[in-house]
Amino acid sequence: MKIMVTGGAGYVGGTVASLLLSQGHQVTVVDNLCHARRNQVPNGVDFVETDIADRPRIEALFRDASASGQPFDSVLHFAALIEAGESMNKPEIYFRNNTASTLALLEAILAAGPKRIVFSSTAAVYGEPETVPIRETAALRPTNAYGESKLLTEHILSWFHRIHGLRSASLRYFNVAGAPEQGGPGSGVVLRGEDHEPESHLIPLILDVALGRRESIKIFGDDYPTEDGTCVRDYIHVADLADAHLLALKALETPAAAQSRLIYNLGNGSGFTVKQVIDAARRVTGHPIPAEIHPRRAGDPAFLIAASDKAIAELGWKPNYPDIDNILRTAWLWHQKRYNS
Ligand SMILES: NC(=O)c1ccc[n+]([C@@H]2O[C@H](COP(=O)([O-])OP(=O)(O)OC[C@H]3O[C@@H](n4cnc5c(N)ncnc54)[C@H](O)[C@@H]3O)[C@@H](O)[C@H]2O)c1
Ligand SMILES: O=c1ccn([C@@H]2O[C@H](COP(=O)(O)OP(=O)(O)O[C@H]3O[C@H](CO)[C@@H](O)[C@H](O)[C@H]3O)[C@@H](O)[C@H]2O)c(=O)[nH]1
Repeated sequence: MKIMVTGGAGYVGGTVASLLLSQGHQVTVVDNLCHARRNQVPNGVDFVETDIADRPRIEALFRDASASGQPFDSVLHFAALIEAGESMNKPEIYFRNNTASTLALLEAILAAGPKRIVFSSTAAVYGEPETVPIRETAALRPTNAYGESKLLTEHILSWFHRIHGLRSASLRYFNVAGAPEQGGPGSGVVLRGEDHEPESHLIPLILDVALGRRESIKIFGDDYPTEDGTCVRDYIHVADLADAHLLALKALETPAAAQSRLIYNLGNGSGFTVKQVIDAARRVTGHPIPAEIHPRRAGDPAFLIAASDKAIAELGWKPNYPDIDNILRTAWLWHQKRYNS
């Protein structure tokens, strides 16, 4: 297949683009490099440096591909701003970049592109859940502007499916972590890991402390109604997430995808507090990792834990990294390779 990957210079998009290439697909990465570096674009893809909101440019890519007899089969849409905390200080850039710019991309798709899209949605669309694990049918009440910007996009996709027949799969990822291993789980040779520009995510920041790049990790709030007072998240390995994208692409070809939009949670179904993640990193790295308690970060729900039974049953998805220590092991291997070589 010929696939457009927006945000393919980023952590998750880059991992999925590499997997697609390894399976013989043709990949065009569209990224404006607002949160990535040029050297993070996977080798072997066609790279177009542009904003997804540049509708004429994106439409031209679709039209040129069709004219050359090799039209795009689908779009995997990862490009977004991704920090829940930042979105509570600057909501406008989240609605602009994640919602309005995605609308421009979708308009280009309707005008000239393939009628199939896999959308990177998020657990943040749920907000604070009434019960965990969270099913896809749970109430959608985001507690941060980032989650709302993604939920609005899901609503647009629903209307475009209903009115224009645009097939879409919304994959609601929980907290993505780890580095893919070349040769499969346990091989120990890691490819690109979690590396955001700038870094704000818990696991790479903890590993920075273990490497001596930071003095301590800040814990944002220890007064949540959880077992140790810190926020609970469900961590999913990026390689397992990448597998789910290939399965979603297949599912978009089935009659079910013509009937209704596909929506799947992707997580491991186990929650870990921030303190438990730090403890796991201490076990994996052998470093004491000093931690300091700071005030809560605005917009953080206390609990996010996925029920992913639907993806397992309907897509045939099978996560290979259910264990947090194993996820951290791959993250740690990559983090050392990234900064020590
Ligand atoms: N990392 C997670 O834990 C997580 C969890 C849930 C959902 N997601 C979603 O997954 C997707 C990928 O996340 P990631 O962790 O790889 O983030 P990332 O920041 O590494 O990658 C995002 C990429 O999109 C690009 N980009 C942003 N806006 C753009 C625009 N307007 N035009 C073109 N390119 C643009 C950035 O330059 C970057 O390369 C995002 O949509 C995010 O919301 C991530
Ligand atoms: O220095 C830090 C960084 C984070 N945290 C906490 O650690 C948890 C995880 O935070 P982080 O790694 O920033 O991820 P989330 O804010 O949970 O968001 C991630 O996971 C969401 C899905 O659950 C996605 O939608 C987002 O894109 C992705 O950034 C949260 O409770 C944070 O408050 C800290 O205590 N200290």
